[in-house]
Formats: sequence, C-alpha cells, structure tokens
Amino acid sequence: MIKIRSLTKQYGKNVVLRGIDLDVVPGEFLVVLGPSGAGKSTLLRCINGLITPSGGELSVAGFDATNTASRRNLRGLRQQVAMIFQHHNVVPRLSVLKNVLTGRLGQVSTLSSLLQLFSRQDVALAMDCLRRVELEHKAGERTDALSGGQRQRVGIARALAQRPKVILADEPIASLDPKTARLVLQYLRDACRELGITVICNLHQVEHAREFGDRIVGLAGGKLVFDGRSNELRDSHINLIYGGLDKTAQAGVYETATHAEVQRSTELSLQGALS
Ligand SMILES: Nc1ncnc2c1ncn2[C@@H]1O[C@H](COP(=O)(O)OP(=O)(O)OP(=O)(O)O)[C@@H](O)[C@H]1O
Repeated sequence: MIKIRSLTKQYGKNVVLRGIDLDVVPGEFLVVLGPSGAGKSTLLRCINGLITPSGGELSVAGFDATNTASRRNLRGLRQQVAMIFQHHNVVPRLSVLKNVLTGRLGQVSTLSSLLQLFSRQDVALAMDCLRRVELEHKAGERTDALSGGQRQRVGIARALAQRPKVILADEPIASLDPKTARLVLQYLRDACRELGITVICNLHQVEHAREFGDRIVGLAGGKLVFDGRSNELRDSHINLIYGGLDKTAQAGVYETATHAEVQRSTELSLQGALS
C-alpha cells in the first residue's frame, strides 16, 4: 500500500527526514512514535503530497507521492488518503452531517462540488460513517455545539466518508481527555479492521501505541530507530527513540509555514469550498 525508499526532506540546511525506508501493508495500523521535532508530521505530509520530499521514492496506493507537480496525480493521491489533524479541522458553523459530507468533495465532480450537490448515496454513506463514531443523532446539529472529543469523531467520520485506502492521523488525541482519547483510537482501529483501511497514526503516548498499534515505528532525528510489532517495544527501544533527538532537529527553525499555518490553510480551503 505504501512503499518508502531513502526518503529525505530538508528545509534549507535543516535536514528533517534522513533516508526513511518503510513498507506499510493494506489494513495495517501503524503508530509512529518520536519526540517533538523528530519529523513525524513531515513524514505524514510527504505521504499525502502536502509537501514535496527532497529525495527518495514514495508510492502510496499506486500513486507517486513525490510527483506533487502534477495536479492530476495529486488529486488521485488525495482521493485515496484522508487526513485527521490534532485540532479536528471541522468547519464549526456547518452541521455535523455537512462536515462529514465534505469528505465526499474530492470524489464528486467539480460542478457538483461547487454546488454542493450530494447524492442520496453520499448522504447515506455520511450517515453510516456517523453511526460508526456513534454520532448519527447529532447529524443535524451545528458542529460548534459539540465537545472537542465529539468534533474529533466528526473528523474521523469525514475521513471515512472519503472512502480512503489510507488514513493519516497526526496526533489525533493530543487535546483529549484519557477516556475520549481511547474512544477515538478505538474508532480508528475499528475502521482499520472492519474496512481494511491502512492507518498511520502519530502519537506521543507509548501505552496507547502498544495497545492500538499492530506495529510501531520510532522516529528520532529524522531516522527510523525502531520498527517492530507492538509487543516487541521494550524500554531500551523507548530510550533509543526519546533519547536520540538530533541536535539539528531540536534547533530547527520553521522557514516557511508552521503547523498551525498548514492546518489553518486546510481549514480555509474547506470553508472556501463550502461558502
Ligand atoms: N514548513 C516547515 N518549514 C521549515 N521547517 C519545518 C517546517 N515544518 C517542519 N519543519 C521542521 O522540521 C522538523 C520536524 O518537524 P515535525 O513537525 O515533522 O516534527 P514532529 O515530530 O511532528 O514534532 P511534534 O511532535 O512536535 O509535532 C522541525 O525541526 C521543524 O522545525
């Protein structure tokens, strides 16, 4: 499903990814662990073509994710890959159902998408996705009336409505209480098991990684320092992952856009498509 070879990414002199080799098979739940600045978000953003790698090969569901110059290739890639962000990028003023339907925007024709014409099948699919995260009873409510955890579940339903082959989740539970965090990871794992979706999930919580991941990779200073089944992760590996943060990664300075700016631009483009 995902094949990564010698992947590198650098911003100016700051080398963020230093030759990543990774294969992810269909239906696998892969957790990426690593300290802040290790390159976890950068890796996910390369996989969905949000940023262009500096070198190496990256194929995702049959698409060349290094070829971000081709709009056609990028559109095809993005149809297969759904993103879930830390700050549950839902559009607050829209209803829950409409937010989930935005997951269909990349799959319908440009005209239908501009006019927001969704078929009955799309609405039924969106309702089914809401059922999976146990929020179908909230379909008609404005999304800003929901709690943070509920909004993140809407984000998952929207990702599922896209019918993706891959879901990339970038610290999806960072701002949630422990109980809601487990619930969110459970929904993701169920989607992975029941729908055969490949999930790559960046996490900071080692215990959640052990419980929910089929497999864990550890990233430190832009290199993979651990790759194994969840039950193979030992304390020595954890030390290796969290003790090995490269000094250059620590000192890295954002030269173009910060996380917040990338997430904000995604939110704005969604709002633009719907207003
Ligand atoms: N758009 C950008 N422009 C310049 N440098 C960037 C950009 N995005 C990330 N970086 C740099 O890349 C490095 C890795 O950042 P990244 O966000 O991938 O780390 P991370 O492991 O996801 O961290 P966190 O857990 O804090 O989210 C950091 O040094 C950061 O400064």
